[in-house]
Amino acid sequence: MSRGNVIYPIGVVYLKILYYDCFCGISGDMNLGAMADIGVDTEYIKSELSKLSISDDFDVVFNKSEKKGISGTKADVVLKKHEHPHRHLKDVYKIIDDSDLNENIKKISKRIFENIAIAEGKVHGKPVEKVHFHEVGAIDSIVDVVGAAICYDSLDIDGVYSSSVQVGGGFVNCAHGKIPVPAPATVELLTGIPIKTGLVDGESTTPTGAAILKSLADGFTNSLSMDIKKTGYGLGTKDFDVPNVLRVYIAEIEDKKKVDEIQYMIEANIDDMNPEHYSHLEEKLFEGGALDVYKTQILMKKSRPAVKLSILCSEDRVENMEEVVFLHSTTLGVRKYKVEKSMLVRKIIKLKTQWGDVRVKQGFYKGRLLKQKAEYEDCLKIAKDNNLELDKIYRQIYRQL
Ligand SMILES: O=C([S-])c1cc(C(=O)S)c[n+]([C@@H]2O[C@H](COP(=O)(O)O)[C@@H](O)[C@H]2O)c1
Ligand code: NI
Repeated sequence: MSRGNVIYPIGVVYLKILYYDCFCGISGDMNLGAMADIGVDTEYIKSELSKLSISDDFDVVFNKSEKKGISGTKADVVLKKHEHPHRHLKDVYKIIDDSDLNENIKKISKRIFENIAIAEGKVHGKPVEKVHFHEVGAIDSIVDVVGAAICYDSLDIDGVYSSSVQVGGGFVNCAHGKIPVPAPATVELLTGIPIKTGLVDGESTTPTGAAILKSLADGFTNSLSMDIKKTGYGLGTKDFDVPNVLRVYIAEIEDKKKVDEIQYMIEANIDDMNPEHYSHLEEKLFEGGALDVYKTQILMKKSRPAVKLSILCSEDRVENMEEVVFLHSTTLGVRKYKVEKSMLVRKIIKLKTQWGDVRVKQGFYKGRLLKQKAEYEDCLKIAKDNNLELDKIYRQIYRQL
């Protein structure tokens, strides 16, 4: 197969990704600028942001400019009134929840703010609900965070990856006074993420930028084999010796997901549990990472009717699954064994229908599309919202595929 000048081997599935090259760090406004620069429509970003109840208090402006000869987009949140924000996480959640933004944008925005609150809570020794946002709960941060979610949602990508993150050095002045760089909240947010320090004397990565990466990135690597399709540069505010820009790519990578893998089957025969408790147990197992949970009716010794509980999970979840079973069921022991699984390479696409988007799961065998299945939950929602028979929705989708 050939696309442009590139020869693609038959039988390989490609994923569209967003890659963050944070050689000079990341902040909320650099991210917004980079997203606009890579092609997210700025009018769309503004119209989505206008759905926030605080939208009368700010304007967002995007300007083409340059840093050290690299041209890119500078995003600025212009405040229309002075504010002294003293918001808690619930106040920020309310602003997000009260808007008409789509559920995915709300979910991502809240995930980013939750990560900021967890980090702030750790630094200031407070539970998440008691965290008092200062700068990071201000209008410009809300715009940066919700803006990041709006752009991510609109890009329609399969994953997000990032390079190691340059955090800078020295000290910075903020509501807490003079604090070291990286700021304590940034350090918490980037724990477990590869960082680099000291390229510049200043704060090249802010808590908001770090929270965006932590919440969106599926992985961090400086050596990714990718085929770049588009590049964008988001400009920072300060001037350093190096270009203070965030570089982003839309790229394609080979889907390296293992087709065949080893998983674990955990089983327990249970003859003494209140049947009402199974749904709670199942919920806990799925929350803990179970890939599948099912029950089989069995007859045990002394002719006791019983249930064989079967849980399929990856190796790293085995201990977790056992803990859930011991805490939430009556069993005194479990059996476990390795199982070999063969799976089709799967990809989820969004299909546009007359009623809205429907997710369709595709299965590939040796690169050939073998199966396509519309997501039941999406079809059910359309059927309910439009008072239509479920089967009609399925028929229409399969006509389009
Ligand atoms: O607002 C608060 S509580 C705050 C906490 C911290 C900690 O590290 S704790 C740091 N800061 C600094 O405020 C500015 C703004 O950050 P944004 O992410 O909103 O751009 C930045 O210099 C932070 O280091 C604020
Ligand atoms: Ni703080």
